[in-house]
Order: sequence, then structure tokens, then C-alpha cells
Amino acid sequence: MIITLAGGGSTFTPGIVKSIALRKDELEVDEIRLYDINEERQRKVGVLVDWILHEDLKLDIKLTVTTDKAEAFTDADFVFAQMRVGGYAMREQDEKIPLRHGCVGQETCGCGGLAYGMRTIFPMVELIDDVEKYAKPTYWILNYSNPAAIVSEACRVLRPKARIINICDMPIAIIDVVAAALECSKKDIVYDYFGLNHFGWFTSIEVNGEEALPRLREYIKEHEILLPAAFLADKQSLMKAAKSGDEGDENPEQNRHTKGSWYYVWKGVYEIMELFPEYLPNTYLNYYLQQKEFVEHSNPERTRANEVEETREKNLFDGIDRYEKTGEIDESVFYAGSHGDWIADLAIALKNDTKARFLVITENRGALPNMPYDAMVEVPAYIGKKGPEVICQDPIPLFQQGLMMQQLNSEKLLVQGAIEGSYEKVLQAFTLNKTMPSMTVAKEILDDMIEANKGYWPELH
Ligand SMILES: NC(=O)c1ccc[n+]([C@@H]2O[C@H](COP(=O)([O-])OP(=O)(O)OC[C@H]3O[C@@H](n4cnc5c(N)ncnc54)[C@H](O)[C@@H]3O)[C@@H](O)[C@H]2O)c1
Ligand SMILES: O=P(O)(O)OC[C@H]1O[C@H](O[C@H]2[C@H](O)[C@@H](O)[C@@H](O)O[C@@H]2CO)[C@H](O)[C@@H](O)[C@@H]1O
Ligand SMILES: [Mn+2]
Repeated sequence: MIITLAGGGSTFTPGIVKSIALRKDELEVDEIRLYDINEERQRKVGVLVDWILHEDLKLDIKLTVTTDKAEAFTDADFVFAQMRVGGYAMREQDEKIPLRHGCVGQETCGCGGLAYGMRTIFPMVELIDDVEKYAKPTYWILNYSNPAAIVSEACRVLRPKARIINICDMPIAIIDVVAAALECSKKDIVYDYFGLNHFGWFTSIEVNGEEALPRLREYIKEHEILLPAAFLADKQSLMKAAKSGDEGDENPEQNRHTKGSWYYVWKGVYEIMELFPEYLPNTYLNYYLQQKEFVEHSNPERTRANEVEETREKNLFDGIDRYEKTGEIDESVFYAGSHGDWIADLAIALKNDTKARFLVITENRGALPNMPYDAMVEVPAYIGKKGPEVICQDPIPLFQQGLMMQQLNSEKLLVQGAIEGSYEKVLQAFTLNKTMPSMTVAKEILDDMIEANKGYWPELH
């Protein structure tokens, strides 16, 4: 069993490798390969991964670190894709350009997400072609390269036969927080959900067979935020940290959610549920339902990209430099948690045909009867060796369906515009996005984005 991480220089690589390694028996993994286009970044992360596999866990798993496609993909069984096309420098542009025009600037939502999508569509297609050329015919690509909604639509259109499953860890991160709030184990939770990626709702959260949404509603109302009580001890300092964008030094998974801009993410769940209490919203709906408020509490000079550069990325690479100089490892420099565990669990379900239930981004095919057949939706599915078998649901309510159709068509227009090189379609995608106040503002942002993305975007005519 060979698993290749494409985007092996990612800040998430050490955590994912640890999750794979801890499930080595179920995955029967013989070799892990790291592949990236950035040789130096890849080499450094490779040093840490080598330590995890061979010094820390003392495992007999071969490690290959490469920038060569043939070496990376030949006979691979799984490819876990986590590319950030353009890096944090371009994420900063995605966030800051719309904010300069008074609009939501976010990694995967609004115009920032559309811009990131334009950069990622063709590198993803290239990755699929490389994998098809070199890997085992039974390969699976588990893709979490963002923006997953646009990437999955582009793959559906351009490579419909590819063995790729697109996934997102935000819903499971929400379930982690819900479990802490309800003081139960996340293993006891079964949930129902519908939506698009970063655009969906939990319709049911059962804990040991009991519907817990009413209890969760009360919790959120009482605390005025969806964060576990322990994290709320000092609300004043939380808010101060949020305003300064300070993530602090701590690294544990949930604590990071109380720091920097994440605070507003969990606060927004309360604000949405005050007006629309029926379902638990995905945190990303904040950007579409509270556009004005998001812009008001954002600092266009310092966005989430800066926070990540100064914390997760800096901690990782400073930690690796220190290890190379002194031989000392501080495990807190790398992020490990639900993200990697979930990806490894999904690979196990595919490989061992377990038919376990996962939330995945997949072609609708009637699962949501009042959404288009070919929409890439995020819904629960049983996962076995043939891929996802989606679970059918009742028609979704008009409010959610209307929001989803607007977002879906914006994303579809972007993909069509990228493929056809059509400026007009891309402008329609921007204009249609719910974060846009007018077509004129959409055009101003698009023109700035074209300038900033030279060398990354296809030419538009
Ligand atoms: N779907 C999800 O829920 C989810 C969760 C976490 C992260 N992500 C995504 O995972 C990716 C990695 O995030 P990160 O913060 O660790 O970023 P990062 O910049 O640290 O890592 C990304 C790596 O991808 C490499 N890369 C860029 N283009 C490439 C290409 N064409 N081929 C191969 N490698 C390439 C970069 O050199 C870099 O080493 C991002 O796309 C991020 O949005 C998704
Ligand atoms: O701003 P970032 O880079 O820290 O996070 C952006 C990503 O946020 C979500 O994933 C989180 C997840 O919610 C959290 O619990 C933990 O696992 O880290 C992830 C990455 O930060 C979202 O689902 C991703 O798509 C975003 O890229
Ligand atoms: Mn996500």
C-alpha cells in the first residue's frame, strides 16, 4: 500500500502522516511519499515526517520525498491532495482585495474563494492526469485542496471518470465543538446534513439515539456562542485576542478556535441561530449572511492569512529549523487532530469496503430532490470500495435551497468561465455571489484579481 501526499509541504502533512501511521495496520501501509512543487519546503517537512515515522513511532514504513511526478505516483494506491496554489501570499490577496472594496475577503467564500478556484482548477486536473498515468488503476484521490466546492465541480466537468472524492473537515470540526459543548463523545454522535461545501446545515444531531438539537440550541442561546464552556472563562480576553488577530502560543486543536478571527466564526453560529434556529449552520454561512458585519470587524491590513503565517506555518518551520540545528523536537509545533484522523478513516472505508457513513462532496444524483441532478453537494454517504453511495433526503426548504442555488450557479459559472476563458462568465460568477453589492463592485474586484493573479489564472477574453 502506497500513499502519496500531493502538497507534501503542507502545514497539515505531519499531522496527517501521524494519523496514517497510527492506523497502519488497517491501511496496511508500506510506503508514504511526499510530493510538492516547492523542493525546499518539501525537504523540510520531510525531515519532520522522517522523525515521526522512524524516530518517534519507530515504524517500518518507507518514506520517499520527491518533486518528481513518476517517483511520486508510480503504483500509488491513494493520493491525498492538499495543494495551496499560490501559497499564503495569494491567499492574502484573496482576502485583502475584496476587503479594499468593502466586501467579504475570505479564503474559500465570496470573491476570494472564486479567485482561489480559478488558480486551482487546472493544477488539480493536471494532478488527476498524472495520477492516472502512473498510479494503480484502482487509485483513489482524496482531495481537500480548497476551494473544494469549485475544485469538485471542475473535476466533475473536466475529468468525470476520475476516482476522486472531495472532502472538508469543517463539519467534523463543528461536531468536535458540539461534542465538547454537550459533554459527550463525538463517537456517540450521528448527524444529518445537507449543503454545498462551506455552505450547509446540520438538520439533526443525535447523541446516543436522542435528538440533541434542542439541547444544543439552548446551549448556544445561553452562552451566546458555540464554544465549550471551558473556553469561555474569560470572554473579555477572547474578544481582545479576536480584535488583535492574536492566536497566542497554544496549539491544541480546539483552543486555536478561541483565538484570532476564529472567535467570530463561532459567535456567528449564535447570531444566525437567533434568527434562523431550525438548523445548526456551517460556520462558513457567516460570510454570506453577515457580509456587512464581517467587513466591519475585519482589518484589511491583517487577515487570516497573516495569522496563519505567523502561527501555524511559522511554528512548524521554526520547529523544523530548530530540530535540524539542535536535534530537539517540540511536538506542539505541528498540528495533529481530527483533520488527519478523518482522512485516514475515509481511506480505510474505501480500502476495506466498510460502508461507514461520511460527509462527502459528491454529485447530487437525486439525493437532494429539489437541487439539480449534477450539483456537487455535501451530504452523508456510505463509503465502500466503489466510492460514495449517497443517502437520499427529503426536499430542502426554500430559504436554504434559494441560497444554495445562487451559490451553486456562481461556482458553476466560474468553472465554465475558466474553461472557456470567458471574462463575461467569470464576471457573472462574481456578480451572482451573495457577497457582492453590485455588478460594478464585482467588476472592480475582478479586474484587481486578474492583475494580482497573473501567471496563475487562465487568460480571460
Ligand atoms: N477541505 C478542507 O476542509 C481543508 C482543511 C484544511 C486545509 N485544506 C486545504 O489544504 C491545502 C493545504 O493547506 P495549508 O494551509 O497546509 O497550505 P500550505 O501552503 O502550507 O501547503 C500547501 C502545499 O501545496 C504545495 N503546492 C502548491 N501548488 C502545488 C501543485 N500544483 N502541486 C503540488 N503541490 C503544490 C505548496 O508548495 C505547499 O507546500 C489548502 O488548499 C487548504 O485550503 C482544506
Ligand atoms: O484559516 P485556517 O487555514 O486555519 O483554516 C481554514 C480551514 O478551515 C477549516 O478547516 C479547519 C478545521 O475547521 C479545524 O478544526 C482544523 O482541523 O483545522 C482546519 C484547517 O484550519 C475548513 O474546513 C478548511 O476548508 C479551511 O481551509
Ligand atoms: Mn473545508
